[in-house]
Amino acid sequence: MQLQFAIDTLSTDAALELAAAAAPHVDILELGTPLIKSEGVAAIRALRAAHPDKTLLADLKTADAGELEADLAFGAGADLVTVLGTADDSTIAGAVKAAGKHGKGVVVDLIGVADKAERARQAAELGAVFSEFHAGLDEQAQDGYSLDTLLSAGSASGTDFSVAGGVSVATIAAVQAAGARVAVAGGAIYGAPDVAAAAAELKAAIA
Ligand SMILES: O=C(CO)[C@H](O)[C@H](O)COP(=O)(O)O
Repeated sequence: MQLQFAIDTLSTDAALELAAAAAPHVDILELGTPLIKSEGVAAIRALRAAHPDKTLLADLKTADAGELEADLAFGAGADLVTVLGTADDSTIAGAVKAAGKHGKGVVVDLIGVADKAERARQAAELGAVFSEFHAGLDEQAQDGYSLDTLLSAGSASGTDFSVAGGVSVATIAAVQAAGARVAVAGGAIYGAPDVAAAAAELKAAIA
């Protein structure tokens, strides 16, 4: 299983600092949605220049104009972009078309989707490389939130999937056991006093 670091910060400088510390321990560097909204695709160019050989995921969470938005991010150096599972099929297909043009890939983010397993199967048919079984920061803050629902839905989907929703050193082994292709961790890494050590600890837990 791969480890993806969600860099949810607001400035490119802070993102570069976090990426430099965590990169040796993670497989995918994710430019978080707030970073891209704050700094635009220039942040993708900056991360690409600093990490020429690393897989970069731009968490665009595209809801419309899939081909146009994906094309922008791939042109700036992203390897993967996210499109919302709640978007129309044509939006996912448009992003997949742009990915084909650049030799890159699309991840479908299932945040807010009721039947995540079924939408993941549809996303795979539309050409997504995998789907992200995701509970966002707002959902995580609700009483009774548990990662387990995401893990069972991912396993039941029969698709390639990632998991995001407060993944930590306490839960990452369960993510791996559920059969995920990628575990996504944001706060568990960028919120730690020692970013490099936190990333290394997560990686060691799935080695
Ligand atoms: O996309 C996101 C929020 O919409 C986050 O990047 C994702 O949830 C991972 O961060 P964390 O591990 O802190 O939940």
